[in-house]
Amino acid sequence: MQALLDQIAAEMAQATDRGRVADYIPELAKIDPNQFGIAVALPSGEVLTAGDAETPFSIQSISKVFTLAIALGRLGDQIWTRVGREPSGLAFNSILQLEQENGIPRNPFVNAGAIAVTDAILQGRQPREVLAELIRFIQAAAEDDSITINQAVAKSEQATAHRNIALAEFMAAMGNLRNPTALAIGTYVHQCAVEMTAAQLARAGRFLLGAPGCPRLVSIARIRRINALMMTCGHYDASGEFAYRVGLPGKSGVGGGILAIAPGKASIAVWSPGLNDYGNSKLGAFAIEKLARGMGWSVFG
Ligand SMILES: NC(=O)CC[C@H](N)C(=O)O
Repeated sequence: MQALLDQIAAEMAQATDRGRVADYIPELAKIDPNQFGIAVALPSGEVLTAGDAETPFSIQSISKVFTLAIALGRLGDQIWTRVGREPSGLAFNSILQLEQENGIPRNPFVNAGAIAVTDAILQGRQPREVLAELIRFIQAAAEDDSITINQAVAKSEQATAHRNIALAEFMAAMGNLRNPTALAIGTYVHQCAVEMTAAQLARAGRFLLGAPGCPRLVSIARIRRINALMMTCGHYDASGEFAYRVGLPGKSGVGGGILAIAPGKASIAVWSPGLNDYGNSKLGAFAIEKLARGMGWSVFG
Protein backbone atom coordinates (compact mmCIF):
# COMPACT_ATOMS: atom_id res chain seq x y z
CA MET A 1 0.00 0.00 0.00
CA GLN A 2 2.89 2.40 0.72
CA ALA A 3 4.05 2.09 -2.89
CA LEU A 4 0.53 2.87 -4.11
CA LEU A 5 0.29 5.94 -1.84
CA ASP A 6 3.70 7.19 -3.06
CA GLN A 7 2.60 6.69 -6.65
CA ILE A 8 -0.66 8.58 -6.08
CA ALA A 9 1.17 11.47 -4.34
CA ALA A 10 3.71 11.68 -7.18
CA GLU A 11 0.93 11.73 -9.76
CA MET A 12 -1.01 14.41 -7.88
CA ALA A 13 2.11 16.56 -7.57
CA GLN A 14 2.23 16.65 -11.40
CA ALA A 15 -1.43 17.66 -11.84
CA THR A 16 -1.90 21.05 -13.46
CA ASP A 17 -5.69 21.33 -13.17
CA ARG A 18 -6.02 21.44 -9.39
CA GLY A 19 -9.40 23.21 -8.98
CA ARG A 20 -9.88 26.47 -7.09
CA VAL A 21 -9.43 27.16 -3.39
CA ALA A 22 -12.54 28.34 -1.53
CA ASP A 23 -12.45 32.12 -1.59
CA TYR A 24 -15.64 33.01 0.27
CA ILE A 25 -13.78 32.39 3.54
CA PRO A 26 -10.85 34.86 3.27
CA GLU A 27 -8.44 32.78 5.40
CA LEU A 28 -8.95 29.76 3.11
CA ALA A 29 -8.35 31.88 -0.02
CA LYS A 30 -4.74 32.30 1.14
CA ILE A 31 -3.91 28.57 1.03
CA ASP A 32 -1.42 27.39 -1.61
CA PRO A 33 -3.29 24.99 -3.95
CA ASN A 34 -0.07 23.15 -4.86
CA GLN A 35 -0.33 20.82 -1.88
CA PHE A 36 -1.51 17.24 -1.62
CA GLY A 37 -1.46 14.82 1.27
CA ILE A 38 -2.90 11.35 1.81
CA ALA A 39 -3.04 9.13 4.89
CA VAL A 40 -4.54 5.72 5.59
CA ALA A 41 -5.17 4.57 9.16
CA LEU A 42 -5.67 0.86 9.77
CA PRO A 43 -7.77 -0.62 12.59
CA SER A 44 -4.52 -1.31 14.49
CA GLY A 45 -3.77 2.42 14.54
CA GLU A 46 -0.90 2.10 12.08
CA VAL A 47 -0.87 5.06 9.66
CA LEU A 48 0.65 5.13 6.18
CA THR A 49 1.13 8.50 4.50
CA ALA A 50 2.42 10.22 1.38
CA GLY A 51 2.80 13.84 0.31
CA ASP A 52 1.86 16.70 2.65
CA ALA A 53 0.21 14.46 5.24
CA GLU A 54 1.66 16.39 8.19
CA THR A 55 0.42 19.85 7.15
CA PRO A 56 -2.61 21.03 9.16
CA PHE A 57 -5.68 22.13 7.19
CA SER A 58 -9.19 23.31 8.00
CA ILE A 59 -11.53 20.32 8.17
CA GLN A 60 -14.62 22.50 7.53
CA SER A 61 -17.63 20.31 6.71
CA ILE A 62 -15.88 17.10 7.73
CA SER A 63 -16.65 18.35 11.27
CA LYS A 64 -20.32 17.61 10.51
CA VAL A 65 -19.60 13.87 10.86
CA PHE A 66 -18.37 14.39 14.42
CA THR A 67 -21.23 16.69 15.45
CA LEU A 68 -23.73 14.19 14.03
CA ALA A 69 -22.13 11.42 16.10
CA ILE A 70 -22.40 13.62 19.21
CA ALA A 71 -26.01 14.54 18.39
CA LEU A 72 -27.00 10.88 17.99
CA GLY A 73 -25.41 10.18 21.37
CA ARG A 74 -27.13 13.10 23.10
CA LEU A 75 -30.55 13.09 21.42
CA GLY A 76 -30.82 9.67 19.77
CA ASP A 77 -33.44 9.47 17.03
CA GLN A 78 -34.97 12.76 18.23
CA ILE A 79 -32.45 14.49 15.98
CA TRP A 80 -34.50 13.28 12.98
CA THR A 81 -37.33 15.62 13.94
CA ARG A 82 -34.97 18.50 13.14
CA VAL A 83 -33.24 17.26 9.99
CA GLY A 84 -33.91 14.68 7.27
CA ARG A 85 -31.89 11.81 5.82
CA GLU A 86 -32.20 12.33 2.07
CA PRO A 87 -29.64 13.66 -0.41
CA SER A 88 -30.46 17.24 -1.37
CA GLY A 89 -29.30 17.28 -4.99
CA LEU A 90 -28.31 20.89 -4.37
CA ALA A 91 -25.18 22.79 -3.33
CA PHE A 92 -24.04 22.60 0.29
CA ASN A 93 -25.08 26.17 1.02
CA SER A 94 -28.32 26.21 -0.98
CA ILE A 95 -31.23 28.18 0.43
CA LEU A 96 -33.81 26.99 -2.11
CA GLN A 97 -35.08 23.73 -0.59
CA LEU A 98 -35.28 25.03 2.95
CA GLU A 99 -38.32 27.17 2.22
CA GLN A 100 -40.02 24.49 0.13
CA GLU A 101 -39.57 22.02 2.98
CA ASN A 102 -40.66 24.24 5.86
CA GLY A 103 -37.30 24.83 7.46
CA ILE A 104 -36.38 21.13 7.87
CA PRO A 105 -33.03 20.63 6.08
CA ARG A 106 -32.70 17.56 3.87
CA ASN A 107 -29.76 16.02 5.72
CA PRO A 108 -27.18 16.71 8.46
CA PHE A 109 -24.34 17.39 5.98
CA VAL A 110 -25.71 20.35 3.99
CA ASN A 111 -25.01 23.60 5.84
CA ALA A 112 -28.60 24.13 7.03
CA GLY A 113 -28.72 20.58 8.39
CA ALA A 114 -25.40 20.89 10.16
CA ILE A 115 -26.46 24.20 11.71
CA ALA A 116 -29.65 22.48 12.97
CA VAL A 117 -27.55 19.64 14.45
CA THR A 118 -25.19 22.09 16.16
CA ASP A 119 -28.16 24.05 17.47
CA ALA A 120 -29.62 20.79 18.81
CA ILE A 121 -26.48 19.81 20.74
CA LEU A 122 -26.17 23.24 22.36
CA GLN A 123 -29.07 22.25 24.68
CA GLY A 124 -28.85 25.50 26.61
CA ARG A 125 -25.08 25.23 27.05
CA GLN A 126 -22.49 27.83 26.12
CA PRO A 127 -20.80 27.40 22.72
CA ARG A 128 -17.46 26.89 24.46
CA GLU A 129 -18.81 23.81 26.28
CA VAL A 130 -20.10 22.28 23.04
CA LEU A 131 -16.84 23.05 21.25
CA ALA A 132 -14.87 21.53 24.12
CA GLU A 133 -17.03 18.39 23.84
CA LEU A 134 -16.40 18.28 20.08
CA ILE A 135 -12.64 18.69 20.49
CA ARG A 136 -12.60 15.99 23.19
CA PHE A 137 -14.52 13.66 20.86
CA ILE A 138 -12.13 14.28 17.95
CA GLN A 139 -9.07 13.95 20.19
CA ALA A 140 -10.40 10.66 21.57
CA ALA A 141 -11.14 9.40 18.06
CA ALA A 142 -7.67 10.36 16.84
CA GLU A 143 -5.98 9.43 20.14
CA ASP A 144 -4.20 12.78 19.85
CA ASP A 145 -4.57 15.63 22.35
CA SER A 146 -2.94 18.25 20.14
CA ILE A 147 -5.96 18.85 17.84
CA THR A 148 -7.43 22.37 18.15
CA ILE A 149 -9.49 25.07 16.46
CA ASN A 150 -7.83 27.66 14.22
CA GLN A 151 -9.30 30.89 15.64
CA ALA A 152 -8.26 33.01 12.63
CA VAL A 153 -10.24 30.73 10.30
CA ALA A 154 -13.28 30.83 12.62
CA LYS A 155 -13.15 34.63 12.77
CA SER A 156 -12.75 34.89 9.03
CA GLU A 157 -15.79 32.70 8.38
CA GLN A 158 -17.81 34.50 11.05
CA ALA A 159 -17.22 37.81 9.28
CA THR A 160 -18.55 36.48 5.98
CA ALA A 161 -21.23 34.04 7.22
CA HIS A 162 -24.17 35.83 5.57
CA ARG A 163 -25.59 32.77 3.80
CA ASN A 164 -25.33 30.57 6.88
CA ILE A 165 -26.95 33.29 9.00
CA ALA A 166 -29.75 33.46 6.40
CA LEU A 167 -30.26 29.68 6.65
CA ALA A 168 -30.33 29.84 10.47
CA GLU A 169 -32.75 32.78 10.50
CA PHE A 170 -35.09 30.98 8.12
CA MET A 171 -35.04 27.91 10.34
CA ALA A 172 -35.75 30.17 13.33
CA ALA A 173 -38.76 31.60 11.47
CA MET A 174 -40.04 28.05 10.96
CA GLY A 175 -39.48 27.01 14.58
CA ASN A 176 -36.44 24.82 13.82
CA LEU A 177 -33.83 26.74 15.81
CA ARG A 178 -33.74 26.66 19.62
CA ASN A 179 -30.91 29.13 20.26
CA PRO A 180 -30.26 32.67 19.07
CA THR A 181 -28.82 32.62 15.54
CA ALA A 182 -25.57 34.20 16.75
CA LEU A 183 -24.97 31.31 19.20
CA ALA A 184 -25.73 28.59 16.66
CA ILE A 185 -23.62 30.20 13.92
CA GLY A 186 -20.82 31.13 16.33
CA THR A 187 -20.56 27.48 17.37
CA TYR A 188 -20.86 26.24 13.78
CA VAL A 189 -18.04 28.40 12.37
CA HIS A 190 -15.73 27.29 15.17
CA GLN A 191 -16.51 23.60 14.61
CA CYS A 192 -15.69 24.08 10.90
CA ALA A 193 -12.36 25.69 11.88
CA VAL A 194 -11.01 22.55 13.59
CA GLU A 195 -7.59 21.95 12.10
CA MET A 196 -5.95 18.58 11.46
CA THR A 197 -3.32 16.98 9.30
CA ALA A 198 -4.32 14.21 6.91
CA ALA A 199 -2.58 11.76 9.26
CA GLN A 200 -4.62 13.01 12.24
CA LEU A 201 -7.88 12.98 10.25
CA ALA A 202 -7.30 9.43 9.05
CA ARG A 203 -6.77 8.39 12.67
CA ALA A 204 -9.87 10.31 13.78
CA GLY A 205 -11.98 8.38 11.25
CA ARG A 206 -11.13 5.02 12.82
CA PHE A 207 -14.14 5.28 15.15
CA LEU A 208 -16.26 4.67 12.01
CA LEU A 209 -14.52 1.43 11.04
CA GLY A 210 -16.36 -0.74 13.52
CA ALA A 211 -13.32 -3.01 13.81
CA PRO A 212 -11.58 -4.41 16.89
CA GLY A 213 -8.78 -2.11 18.07
CA CYS A 214 -10.55 1.11 17.03
CA PRO A 215 -11.80 3.70 19.53
CA ARG A 216 -15.42 2.74 20.31
CA LEU A 217 -17.22 6.08 20.59
CA VAL A 218 -20.56 5.10 19.03
CA SER A 219 -22.45 1.82 18.67
CA ILE A 220 -22.10 -0.41 15.62
CA ALA A 221 -25.70 0.42 14.63
CA ARG A 222 -24.84 4.13 14.60
CA ILE A 223 -21.56 3.58 12.76
CA ARG A 224 -23.59 1.98 9.97
CA ARG A 225 -26.03 4.85 9.86
CA ILE A 226 -23.37 7.56 9.86
CA ASN A 227 -21.60 5.74 7.02
CA ALA A 228 -24.90 5.45 5.13
CA LEU A 229 -25.42 9.20 5.37
CA MET A 230 -21.83 9.88 4.30
CA MET A 231 -22.38 7.70 1.25
CA THR A 232 -25.68 9.32 0.25
CA CYS A 233 -25.09 12.93 1.32
CA GLY A 234 -21.37 13.43 2.15
CA HIS A 235 -20.48 15.12 -1.14
CA TYR A 236 -23.71 17.13 -1.57
CA ASP A 237 -24.90 17.13 -5.19
CA ALA A 238 -21.85 15.08 -6.19
CA SER A 239 -22.60 12.25 -3.71
CA GLY A 240 -23.88 9.95 -6.45
CA GLU A 241 -20.72 10.52 -8.46
CA PHE A 242 -18.48 9.79 -5.45
CA ALA A 243 -20.43 6.61 -4.67
CA TYR A 244 -20.17 5.53 -8.31
CA ARG A 245 -16.47 6.26 -8.70
CA VAL A 246 -15.18 5.41 -5.22
CA GLY A 247 -17.78 3.14 -3.66
CA LEU A 248 -17.00 4.23 -0.10
CA PRO A 249 -18.76 6.56 2.36
CA GLY A 250 -17.02 9.93 2.35
CA LYS A 251 -17.29 13.45 3.69
CA SER A 252 -15.72 16.48 2.08
CA GLY A 253 -14.95 19.97 3.33
CA VAL A 254 -14.20 23.24 1.53
CA GLY A 255 -10.76 23.25 3.14
CA GLY A 256 -9.99 20.54 0.55
CA GLY A 257 -10.10 17.55 2.88
CA ILE A 258 -12.00 14.30 2.35
CA LEU A 259 -12.50 11.55 4.91
CA ALA A 260 -13.49 8.19 3.42
CA ILE A 261 -14.22 4.94 5.24
CA ALA A 262 -13.58 1.41 4.03
CA PRO A 263 -15.66 -0.32 6.74
CA GLY A 264 -13.63 -2.70 8.87
CA LYS A 265 -10.52 -2.02 6.79
CA ALA A 266 -9.22 1.53 6.71
CA SER A 267 -9.91 5.19 7.38
CA ILE A 268 -8.60 7.37 4.55
CA ALA A 269 -7.91 11.11 4.60
CA VAL A 270 -6.80 13.19 1.66
CA TRP A 271 -6.16 16.87 1.37
CA SER A 272 -5.72 19.05 -1.64
CA PRO A 273 -7.10 22.59 -1.30
CA GLY A 274 -8.33 23.11 -4.88
CA LEU A 275 -12.06 22.41 -5.22
CA ASN A 276 -14.25 21.27 -8.12
CA ASP A 277 -17.54 22.93 -9.09
CA TYR A 278 -19.34 21.13 -6.25
CA GLY A 279 -17.02 22.44 -3.53
CA ASN A 280 -15.26 19.09 -3.09
CA SER A 281 -11.49 18.58 -3.34
CA LYS A 282 -10.72 17.96 -6.99
CA LEU A 283 -7.53 15.93 -6.62
CA GLY A 284 -8.75 14.45 -3.34
CA ALA A 285 -11.58 12.61 -5.05
CA PHE A 286 -9.25 11.34 -7.81
CA ALA A 287 -6.75 10.14 -5.23
CA ILE A 288 -9.30 8.20 -3.17
CA GLU A 289 -10.68 6.68 -6.35
CA LYS A 290 -7.21 5.42 -7.29
CA LEU A 291 -6.53 4.12 -3.81
CA ALA A 292 -9.88 2.33 -3.50
CA ARG A 293 -9.45 0.75 -6.92
CA GLY A 294 -5.85 -0.26 -6.20
CA MET A 295 -6.77 -1.84 -2.87
CA GLY A 296 -10.05 -3.36 -4.08
CA TRP A 297 -12.00 -1.43 -1.44
CA SER A 298 -15.71 -0.90 -2.05
CA VAL A 299 -18.82 -1.42 0.02
CA PHE A 300 -20.52 -2.74 -3.12
CA GLY A 301 -18.74 -6.06 -3.33
N1 LIG B 1 -18.71 22.48 2.45
C1 LIG B 1 -18.14 23.03 3.49
O1 LIG B 1 -17.08 22.63 3.94
C2 LIG B 1 -18.82 24.24 4.01
C3 LIG B 1 -18.38 24.63 5.41
C4 LIG B 1 -18.23 26.09 5.58
N2 LIG B 1 -17.82 26.37 6.92
C5 LIG B 1 -19.53 26.79 5.27
O2 LIG B 1 -20.39 26.81 6.07
O3 LIG B 1 -19.70 27.33 4.22
